[in-house]
Amino acid sequence: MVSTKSPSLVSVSCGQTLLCMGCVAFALLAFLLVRQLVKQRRPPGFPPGPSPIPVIGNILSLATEPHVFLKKQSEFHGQIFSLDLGGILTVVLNGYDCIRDCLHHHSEVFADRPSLPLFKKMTKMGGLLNCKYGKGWIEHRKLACNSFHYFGSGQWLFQRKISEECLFFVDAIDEHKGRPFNPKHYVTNAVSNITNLILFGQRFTYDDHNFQHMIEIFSENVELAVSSWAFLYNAFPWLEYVPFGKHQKLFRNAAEVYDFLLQVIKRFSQGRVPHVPRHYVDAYLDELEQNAGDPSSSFSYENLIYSVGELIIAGTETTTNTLRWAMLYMALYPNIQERVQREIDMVLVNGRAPTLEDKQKMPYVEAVLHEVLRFCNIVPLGIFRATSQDAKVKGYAIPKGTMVITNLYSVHFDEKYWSDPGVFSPQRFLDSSGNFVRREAFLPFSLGRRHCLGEQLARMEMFLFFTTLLQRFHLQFPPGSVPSLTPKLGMTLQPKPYNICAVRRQQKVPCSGDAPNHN
Ligand code: HEM
Repeated sequence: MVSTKSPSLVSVSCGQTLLCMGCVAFALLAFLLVRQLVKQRRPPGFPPGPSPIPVIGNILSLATEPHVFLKKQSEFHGQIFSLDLGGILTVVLNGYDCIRDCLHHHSEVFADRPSLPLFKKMTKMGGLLNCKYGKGWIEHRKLACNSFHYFGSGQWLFQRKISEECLFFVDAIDEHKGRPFNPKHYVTNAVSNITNLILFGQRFTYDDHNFQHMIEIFSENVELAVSSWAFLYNAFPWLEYVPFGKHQKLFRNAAEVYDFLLQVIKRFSQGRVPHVPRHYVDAYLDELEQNAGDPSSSFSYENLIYSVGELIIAGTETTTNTLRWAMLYMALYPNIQERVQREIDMVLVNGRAPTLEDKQKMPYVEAVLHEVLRFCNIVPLGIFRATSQDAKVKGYAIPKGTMVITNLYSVHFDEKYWSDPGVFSPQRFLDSSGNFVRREAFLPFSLGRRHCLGEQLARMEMFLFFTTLLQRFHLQFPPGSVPSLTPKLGMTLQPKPYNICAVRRQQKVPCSGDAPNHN
């Protein structure tokens, strides 16, 4: 077919089409830009804060040591100030007085979680830890608390089970015969097994590669969830359609984790007898069945998977990192380690295994663990909160649904409450007679309605694992190596991987025959 139009006419109409398309694209871009700039405007009465860059706001300021940056900003803008995370207006709370006032006195106001696109995509704002404040959260929190009591700390057998895990743990470490090794793998496994006992009634052996892989990619997500990529995704959720980038890794990891958890839940619910729960999963399935006819019930298979995943990771990342920091600081300060061991040897006569009753008699061990929690700031920015209603706090107007960051690091380094906060000194938790003293500005588990659900369990684990370890071993770095003290950043602060030597002490300690075979 021959075109009836002359070539010059064809090129004119082509040019017009291109011009039109260009105008539409330009108008669309201009519209998106104006909409973004409007979203970035602070509403009247909102707390002040650092000036944002157009479009991306203050996102890039959070790329390195965000807790330190935010504390510094509070010196200019006050204890409550605001940030713009690419159109997501955020309030940052700093210092003990301010955080206590907001989370304790306005507990309900600050009890929500932000509806961030990332959380919506990962858990649909269900489960427990990321759940919106309301009926679903109340139902899931109550069930988890009851299960932690019935299958955990409220059961007399439970302490024995933790002690058994302690022996698996020290026996596995003993296999290195004082040679350098990275303790991360053993600590992670041992700690997560305590949560596993409550959730599934079973532990996983230290050579269960599938379980280890699941924990590894889950921890990777904990790190990625506060990366600049994650903030960019929250600000511009259409990035989902960009096929590369760390947000895609997050989604892939999450899908793999949920798949694994589904298989584990199926396996451990086999042989279940309704109303005779053996563990959290059984208790959840009971609730699910009892509420089957109630359309307002939040219990579902999906929420079961989310809540199991959240409990595993919330319990594992935090307690593991605390113990890894504690081991590192014991090797770094041999004089503190020696004093810990003197106290252990004095209380645990003839090398008997520690029990929770011994805690009262070991003020120095308690002081060391508290100082590790303060100094190392395991969850430096808490877990992001949101306002559940319009609020008026310290003269500022904060609308419902505003994202809130609680800078827990600024509590533990608050000069009003701590002298030389940058110095590691367990002594600050002791009085002049050597008795343990509680300190007010100490919030590693946060405060208010959403405070950590596993605090009691974490305290049990930390005490028993730490004393069992230091009772049996002297910790030291391999000759000529001192690991970095700069933390690896993420939702939690963890030490960079390091090697340590655990040299058996000349002490009479329980032998491995006291525990069933491990692995
Ligand atoms: C040293 C150990 C631990 C530390 C430092 C820690 C710290 C925290 C912090 C700071 C929060 C945020 C609370 C908030 O929103 O303000 C939290 C929440 C939470 N923690 Fe822990 N945690 C630890 C151990 C555990 C353990 C062992 C478990 C359970 C096995 C656990 C389960 C949870 C859950 C489920 C939440 C969310 C609570 C909710 O949203 O209602 N944590 N934790």
